[in-house]
Amino acid sequence: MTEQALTRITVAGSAGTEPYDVLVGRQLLGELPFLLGDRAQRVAVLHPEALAETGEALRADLAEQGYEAIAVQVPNAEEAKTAEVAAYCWKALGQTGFTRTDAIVGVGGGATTDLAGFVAASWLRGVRWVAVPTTVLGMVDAAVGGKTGINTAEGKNLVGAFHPPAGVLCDLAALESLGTHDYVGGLAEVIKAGFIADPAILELIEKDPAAARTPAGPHTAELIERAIRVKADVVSEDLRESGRREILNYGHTLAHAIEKNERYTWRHGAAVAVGMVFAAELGRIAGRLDDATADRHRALLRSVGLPVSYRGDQWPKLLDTMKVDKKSRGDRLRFIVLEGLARPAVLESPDPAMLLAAHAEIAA
Ligand SMILES: NC(=O)c1ccc[n+]([C@@H]2O[C@H](COP(=O)([O-])OP(=O)(O)OC[C@H]3O[C@@H](n4cnc5c(N)ncnc54)[C@H](O)[C@@H]3O)[C@@H](O)[C@H]2O)c1
Ligand SMILES: O=C(O)C(=O)C[C@@H](O)[C@H](O)[C@H](O)COP(=O)(O)O
Ligand SMILES: [Zn+2]
Repeated sequence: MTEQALTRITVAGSAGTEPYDVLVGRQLLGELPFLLGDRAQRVAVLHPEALAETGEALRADLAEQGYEAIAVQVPNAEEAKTAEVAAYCWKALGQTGFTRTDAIVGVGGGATTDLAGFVAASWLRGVRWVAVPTTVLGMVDAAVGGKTGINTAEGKNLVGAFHPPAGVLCDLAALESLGTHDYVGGLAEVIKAGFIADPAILELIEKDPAAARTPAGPHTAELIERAIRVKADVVSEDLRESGRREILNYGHTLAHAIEKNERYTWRHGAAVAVGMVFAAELGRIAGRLDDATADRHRALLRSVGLPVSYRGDQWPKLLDTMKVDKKSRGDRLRFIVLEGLARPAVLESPDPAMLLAAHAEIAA
């Protein structure tokens, strides 16, 4: 029998939190009891509707191992990131008698792990949790780094907590059931990691964009691992986003406004793709970024099938929403831009005319 390759990427403890590992490979669920800790008696498996079978199989497996295990099904995608769904989960924990030594497992895409982490952060002011991401985006970004949260009517991720998981299990086999649209959406965050920190990612995708669109591509594991390393490196240094972590928000100021404007019918990754083109244009217009690197954004994102434009008649609404972005300080809008490949920087209070000009470049 050939041994399955297993990659272990450690996220260092920061701001008083424990270090933890992100495992990338196949058939990793054997690691779960170790990650749940030796004091957990009850385990809640939070999963989306789309993964009802996976959630139930995981629950049954944990029950066989002696845990009092419950499966808590939540809506698919962004519909799960609401106060109502969080309250539904708290009720399930309360009715099962969850104590501070019990644990939560979030299995699903980024929306599910954001919710599961938030429920873990808020229940009894914080219980242990393990992330089992099942989308590219979840593996390379959402499940790593301890940003957990839900949306409110006013915007994306406005309520949440920094609450790192005890471990992250990325089983590459899970990606085989993911639709192309969702698979490709995750590539936006992979490409983001390439532009802000690891240009080798961009070269791997440029070599064969069609192959990058499927889990069977020759570089799938390498792309995922490289993007995880970028994220792990940044959050190891700055868990609470008091500085360097802001670079992970590249493209997100506009992206979150588009998601809200579309009532979350756009996937996060698609919005981030448009947001990165906007940020690249803003960098170019501000005299910070060279033409070739700015143009490379559009070419690369387009080559894998991600959107690079958005309807042009929504600018006033988008601008209004961007004002509540977490990087804003008072009335000052702040954007992450590039000053070259892998050279992210903050652009403070850009002139409204610059914003409008960058918007014109993405307006459909
Ligand atoms: N916390 C963070 O640091 C962070 C980072 C990036 C993104 N996010 C958040 O992640 C979310 C986006 O995550 P996403 O792109 O994974 O989307 P998602 O969680 O909305 O999942 C997309 C769809 O795929 C389904 N699905 C998940 N895994 C599947 C599988 N293996 N097979 C078939 N269907 C599957 C889901 O149920 C959902 O319907 C956004 O809410 C975004 O804000 C958070
Ligand atoms: O981990 C981070 O920090 C990021 O900014 C990663 C982003 O990809 C992610 O979408 C995150 O949820 C955005 O956070 P927010 O603080 O802007 O809501
Ligand atoms: Zn993101």
